[in-house]
Amino acid sequence: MRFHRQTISVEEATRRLLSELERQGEEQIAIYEAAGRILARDITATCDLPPFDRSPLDGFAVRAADTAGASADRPVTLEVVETIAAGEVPRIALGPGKATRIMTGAMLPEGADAVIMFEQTEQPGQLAREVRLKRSLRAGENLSRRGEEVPAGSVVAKAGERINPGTLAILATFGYKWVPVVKKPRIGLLSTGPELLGIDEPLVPGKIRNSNAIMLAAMIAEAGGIPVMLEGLPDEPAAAKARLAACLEDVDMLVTSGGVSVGDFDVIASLADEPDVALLFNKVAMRPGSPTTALRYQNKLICALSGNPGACFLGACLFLLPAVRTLSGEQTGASPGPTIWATLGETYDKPCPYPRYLRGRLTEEGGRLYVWPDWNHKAGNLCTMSMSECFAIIPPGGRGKQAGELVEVLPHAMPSWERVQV
Ligand SMILES: Nc1nc2c(c(=O)[nH]1)N[C@H]1C(S)=C(S)[C@@H](COP(=O)(O)OP(=O)(O)OC[C@H]3O[C@@H](n4cnc5c(N)ncnc54)[C@H](O)[C@@H]3O)O[C@H]1N2
Ligand code: MOO
Ligand SMILES: [Mg+2]
Repeated sequence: MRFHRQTISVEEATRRLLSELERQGEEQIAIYEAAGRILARDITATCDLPPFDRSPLDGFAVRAADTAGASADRPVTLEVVETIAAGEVPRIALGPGKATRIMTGAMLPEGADAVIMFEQTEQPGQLAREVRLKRSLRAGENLSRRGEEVPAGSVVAKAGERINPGTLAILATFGYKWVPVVKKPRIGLLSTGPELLGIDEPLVPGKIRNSNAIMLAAMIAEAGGIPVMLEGLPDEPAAAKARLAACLEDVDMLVTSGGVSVGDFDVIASLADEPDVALLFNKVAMRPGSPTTALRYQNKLICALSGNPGACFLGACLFLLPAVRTLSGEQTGASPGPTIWATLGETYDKPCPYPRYLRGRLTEEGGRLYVWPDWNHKAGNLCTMSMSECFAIIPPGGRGKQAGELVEVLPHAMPSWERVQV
């Protein structure tokens, strides 16, 4: 299994991986903690919105019929019967020839069917028993009718939506102090390789500091999971397997980095031959990261990413994040994100038997979107990762792509995706 691997497409690998996963259960949390969480149920409007007929302006509530023929030259005079601030309930129903001084958001008095703004009356600043209107109104003009935005009972946010500031406003409007959300999945993180040092350890010959773990932890947290840092995977296969089994007990899914290729000490790769471990895949048609692997063990998923930082990052974008979002119940979870098309800024002519995902940046010029791949395309290259906002996907085959050709692009960083959508 280690050397003879069956290559499958990114799409097939994603399908195999996600079909292993189910949404987590739900919990109730206070609205103050809910930003960024995933709704576990549809949210319905608990009242009409607006909940009462109200004025959208500071002005006078009137009966439109009384205003017929009013103009600046021939204003119509109405008697002002009361003043209503937002939050008050009007006491007096409007009869013919009457008006109510009313503020924005205040409840309309019975009988009123139009509102005129202060500026369209004479002496708008003056509190008086009478008001002179400088124009006529149609029935229904300048009113917010009860339920016109949302009738009670309608679905205002759907299960699977990520709660954003707008969702919080909806939840608050309808009185949801407690919000049903999907429990965050706990994602265990294990790095493999005796060459790895902790961040604060001094460098010694042959060793490097572990950069994948903290990168993956941040990606997991951003996708809505709880990263659980685990340590100590031995490189002896039986001991490694026992350690994995222990780690799996405490998490909903495990992510590893490194050890998936064909090296003598690539300990994750050796698991594929174990009778009680199910191999989902161990070779994906993509560069970098073709040895990316997924296994099911102890009824849990192990998403085994390549150790090379660039390959690890791509594998996380393509497989880990959709997996975390699927566990979190996020509606859009199953895909790494929508792709767009952009013009390649510079030629990339290195042939590759698999689609090649080049990290890059996007620019816009004259209404056209350009993608600029990184200057160094080695899989292990990590220093341009922080500046990358997308992957340009170079299709497999002979000649790569020339500058000026259209290529498919997978944005992976939110800011750029928001930017290119406008
Ligand atoms: N004979 C072959 N050798 C390799 C092949 C192949 O097909 N035949 N594939 C190459 C490709 S492509 C990749 S990608 C790597 C995959 O390697 P592994 O996933 O097994 O990862 P490691 O061997 O553990 O490490 C690779 C590289 O990355 C560094 N690394 C590992 N973990 C971390 C970490 N947490 N933080 C930072 N850097 C890390 C590690 O030191 C190595 O330099 O295999 C090729 N070989
Ligand atoms: O798959 Mo590897 O990351 O190309 O070097
Ligand atoms: Mg290796």
